[in-house]
Amino acid sequence: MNGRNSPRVNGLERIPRPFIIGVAGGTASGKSSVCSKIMDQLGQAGVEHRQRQVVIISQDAFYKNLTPEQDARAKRGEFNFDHPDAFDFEAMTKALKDIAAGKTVQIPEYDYVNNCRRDDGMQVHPVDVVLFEGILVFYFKELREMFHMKLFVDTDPDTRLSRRVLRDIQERGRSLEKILHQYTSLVKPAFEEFCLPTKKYADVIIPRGADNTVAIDLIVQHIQELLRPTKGGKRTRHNSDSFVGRPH
Ligand SMILES: Nc1ncnc2c1ncn2[C@@H]1O[C@H](COP(=O)(O)OP(=O)(O)O)[C@@H](O)[C@H]1O
Ligand SMILES: O=c1ccn([C@@H]2O[C@H](COP(=O)(O)O)[C@@H](O)[C@H]2O)c(=O)[nH]1
Repeated sequence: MNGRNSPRVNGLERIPRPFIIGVAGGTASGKSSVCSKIMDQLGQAGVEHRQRQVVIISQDAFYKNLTPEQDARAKRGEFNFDHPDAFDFEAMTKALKDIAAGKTVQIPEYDYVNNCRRDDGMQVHPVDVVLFEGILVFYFKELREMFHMKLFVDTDPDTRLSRRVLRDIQERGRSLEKILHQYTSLVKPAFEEFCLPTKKYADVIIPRGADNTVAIDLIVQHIQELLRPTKGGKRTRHNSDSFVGRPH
């Protein structure tokens, strides 16, 4: 656990709100699926969107806009979306800083079919827990240091490739040929150069992603324990307590 941003009160760490969790891992490792499971298990399934106390933000919302020449390359599967330079680091850091400061923030939505940000997006209101997921969320030092917990989803590369092929054909409008060309020439080398080395920053490594229910249960228990309401500066330990949706 990274306690750098958590001053101690009465011998206990004061737990920051929002509690910001970084979730890294290779493409199609299951980052989004793990985040959804954590969100569900924190009691947020079925809660109306605007009332939720847990939010999932994707790093992909912060891809830079492409020039016409880059866009043409992207359509041929020849633009490197897996290189750190593809992301708008300043916008990403500012958004997370504003969220950490309790501001309401507009997060763009990314359109994978057209390789660009969409006009619509989501408003993130003050919440208890932020799950910030993406292939390179641990790569940028300033961003990495804003996370109170860091998870790395570690799924076998063959499994990831087969899931990516299916997903990109079904959801992202790609052809098998272009997916494989992009994967072998850009995605895989960038994973090895930029993403995999960031695994060392993780507090918890989750083998097999969303299939690893034991790891997810333990992480959820830990978050619930950390975020239980305080009494007189001391955290209470009632098993039935749940933190989400409570005024604080
Ligand atoms: N445990 C799993 N078993 C089967 N399919 C999965 C599993 N986890 C994820 N997937 C599928 O693989 C694809 C990528 O998963 P996702 O969670 O979006 O990964 P990431 O966010 O890391 O790209 C999605 O189509 C998802 O439905
Ligand atoms: O326009 C785009 C933007 C991104 N990609 C690929 O997406 C993955 C990151 O998303 P995951 O959900 O983590 O898989 C990255 O590997 C990019 O190559 C894209 O192909 N086109």
